[in-house]
Amino acid sequence: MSPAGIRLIVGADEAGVDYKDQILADLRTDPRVAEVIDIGVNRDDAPEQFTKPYPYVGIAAGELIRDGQADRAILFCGTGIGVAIAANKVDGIRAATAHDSFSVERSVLSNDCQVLTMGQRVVGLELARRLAREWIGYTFDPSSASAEKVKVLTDFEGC
Ligand SMILES: O=C[C@H](O)[C@H](O)COP(=O)(O)O
Repeated sequence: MSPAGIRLIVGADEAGVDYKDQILADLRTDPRVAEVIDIGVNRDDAPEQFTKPYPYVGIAAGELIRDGQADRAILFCGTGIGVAIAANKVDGIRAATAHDSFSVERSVLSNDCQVLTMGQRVVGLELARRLAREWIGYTFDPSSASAEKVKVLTDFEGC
């Protein structure tokens, strides 16, 4: 994370765009956030862009984090599952779908996830907004007992 604050990505497919736009607005006024990159989709996109399948969104977010352009991402699709699967295809990326407070906490403190995903068709908007706020407040402790478990993943991937 940048010392000046967290650098975040938000993204969604067509099924998650409304939640993505609300979270984007929330993050832009959050003092813990240094920068937010909106990777789309957006309602004013051309139709072929707006209906882009969810794997493109998840992979793009994962690649930006892998390449150091951002610290973490919050992604949406209908269920949150598709964008999580896609982001997890990028080496070094740990993405989790979570719709409850405990899982949101553990996704960082246990798993050092850089990507949180949620489903617009699954969770209410106000809960999604709360969970996003909570999630960016957690930081993984590399000296915790969870670190050696995460290391099994990074060793497997060689990154
Ligand atoms: O995981 C997939 C997402 O929920 C996506 O937004 C919807 O995909 P579908 O149209 O294949 O159900």
